[in-house]
Amino acid sequence: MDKREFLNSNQEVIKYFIRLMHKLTPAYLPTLLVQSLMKTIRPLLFIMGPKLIVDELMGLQRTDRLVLLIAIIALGNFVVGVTEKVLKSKTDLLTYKFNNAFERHIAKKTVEIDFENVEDPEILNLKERALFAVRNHGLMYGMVEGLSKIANEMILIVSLSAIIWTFSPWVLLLLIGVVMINSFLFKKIQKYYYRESTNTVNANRAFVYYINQSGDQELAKDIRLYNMPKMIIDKMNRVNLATYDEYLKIYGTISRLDGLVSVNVQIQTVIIYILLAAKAVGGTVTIGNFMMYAGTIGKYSQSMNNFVSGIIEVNRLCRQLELLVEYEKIPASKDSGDQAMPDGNLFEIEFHDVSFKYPRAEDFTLKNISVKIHPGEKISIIGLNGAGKTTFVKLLTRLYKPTEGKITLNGVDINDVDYNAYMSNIAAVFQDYRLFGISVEENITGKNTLDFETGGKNGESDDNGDASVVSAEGDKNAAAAEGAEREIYGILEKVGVASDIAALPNGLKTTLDKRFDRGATKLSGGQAQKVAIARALCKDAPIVVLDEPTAALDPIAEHDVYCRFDQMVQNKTAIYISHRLSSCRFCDRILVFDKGRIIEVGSHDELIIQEGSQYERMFNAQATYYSA
Ligand SMILES: Nc1ncnc2c1ncn2[C@@H]1O[C@H](COP(=O)(O)OP(=O)(O)OP(=O)(O)O)[C@@H](O)[C@H]1O
Repeated sequence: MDKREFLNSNQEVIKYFIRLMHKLTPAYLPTLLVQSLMKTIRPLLFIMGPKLIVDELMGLQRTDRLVLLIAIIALGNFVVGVTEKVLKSKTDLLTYKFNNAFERHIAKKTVEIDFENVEDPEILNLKERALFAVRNHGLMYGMVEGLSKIANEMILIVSLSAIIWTFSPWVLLLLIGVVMINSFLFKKIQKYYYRESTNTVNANRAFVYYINQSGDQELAKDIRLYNMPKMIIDKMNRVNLATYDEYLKIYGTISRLDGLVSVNVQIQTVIIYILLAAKAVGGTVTIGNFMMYAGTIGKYSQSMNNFVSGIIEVNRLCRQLELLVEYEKIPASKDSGDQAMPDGNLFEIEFHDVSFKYPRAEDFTLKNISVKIHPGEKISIIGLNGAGKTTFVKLLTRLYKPTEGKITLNGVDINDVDYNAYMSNIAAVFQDYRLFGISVEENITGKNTLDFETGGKNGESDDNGDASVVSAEGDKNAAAAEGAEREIYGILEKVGVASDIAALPNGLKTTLDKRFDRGATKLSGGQAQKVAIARALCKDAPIVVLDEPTAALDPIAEHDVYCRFDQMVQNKTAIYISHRLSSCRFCDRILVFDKGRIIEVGSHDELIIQEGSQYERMFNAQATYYSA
């Protein structure tokens, strides 16, 4: 990066930072500016005040003048002191608010980025490096401090330089010389800090991964059953050992450079004091001026070092914040496509010679898929493990884009359609679906109906998480809530889990994670799967995708779902992936996948009579167990 590019990128980063601060916590920046102004006033008060008093004591000794001076200094000190304290508690609170708002901002960004980026190691690395700096090095607060430090030290330096000039221009030059040597050392120190964050990023990511795995509820059983704790702790230990040497090297060098900076400052202070003492002894400097110069010179070198370290610090932080700016630029799914949804409630879906390769994969997972799904049709997709069935629906649900070819909805490329509009027209239950540790109702509707820890209260918070906007329209809301509950129970009835949910301690309001709520419950695998199907049906989208929806259901529950399938997806286009081939009987057409291609298409009756077809072989292989 050449110098101009570097400066431009610093400008971009600082602009981003200031805009973000203003957006997330508007009061933060003005409060910090006032605080930094206060920090400038106090040293000037302490340098000029004593000089004026001593001059008066050594000169005319006017009592009224002395009283006035002492009163001004005391009052000034009082006002600055009180204001500083008030501002400090205000900025502490604002820092807390800003940090929380920032975490929400990043969480929002993370859930909005294109799905295919979510598992991209480069993106994960970028995110990790950006967030590591923010969390472990107090990047945001460091930036705030760095910028306000630069501002207030600049004002101070100009005032102090004028005072030193009147003592000796040579002393001013000496001070500037030492500051330049120290800036060089500071720069080196910052480079080592940067090296620390980049060289240890992979190890830190692995460490955090193991911490999360050890506390993961989903893994808790396997960890215990397969004696994994020792292995996990050992892995964490190895990661620590790998980073320990690097930390040792980096921090050893940093402390040596820091020591050199202090030695320079001490040498400079000794030289200046000798000069000052010589002038005082020679009688060319009054006692009042001696005190003022001594104070000014001490403060000057401190301010200069602060100023330079502020600039270097902000530069360093800009390099790290740059990662965050880059992360923010990763495309968000919600921004893709700007066309309206095609008219109507039922759509014709068509795959036009679609081929697909997972990001960074070498081989195609889907090859030349061409198929038309008619409005309202019920399609069953079958095939061996790894044939590409789930990938097919991942493309339809816009988690990935086709590498070649396109998918259309009534002739319109689905990736040109407004993302949110498209997503509200498609509902899917994947094999690896998850329910959140929130209430059953919230899981199904995707709407916030319980406040944290208060339970049972309707409320929505604004984007900044500031206020809980609790609706005042009591009765009307209660009636609406009752209606919504009835509707949800209707859907739960369809999937055969209504009575189980009604029997929970708080019915629909029961939460599904005991970490936050002792009254929480854990649903069985089958109950959870039914709730996941209910979530998809509640969306009332015209296209429904069910990927292995009965895998966790007992035979009776599975039979129940089969019997109610028509009722569940009435007036919808449905795609049903299953290894239980009896499910193919209630679908209009079957697509048989093999090694990324569609090899057979037809109804059950058509395919079963094709002797030697994949479908016939699979169906009969499964049927033998039932007919024995
Ligand atoms: N995120 C991914 N990144 C890279 N490859 C993937 C990814 N997801 C799936 N694959 C690969 O794509 C191929 C097809 O997987 P897919 O899940 O679509 O198969 P499937 O037919 O649904 O299998 P199953 O019956 O086992 O569920 C597999 O070889 C799999 O390893």
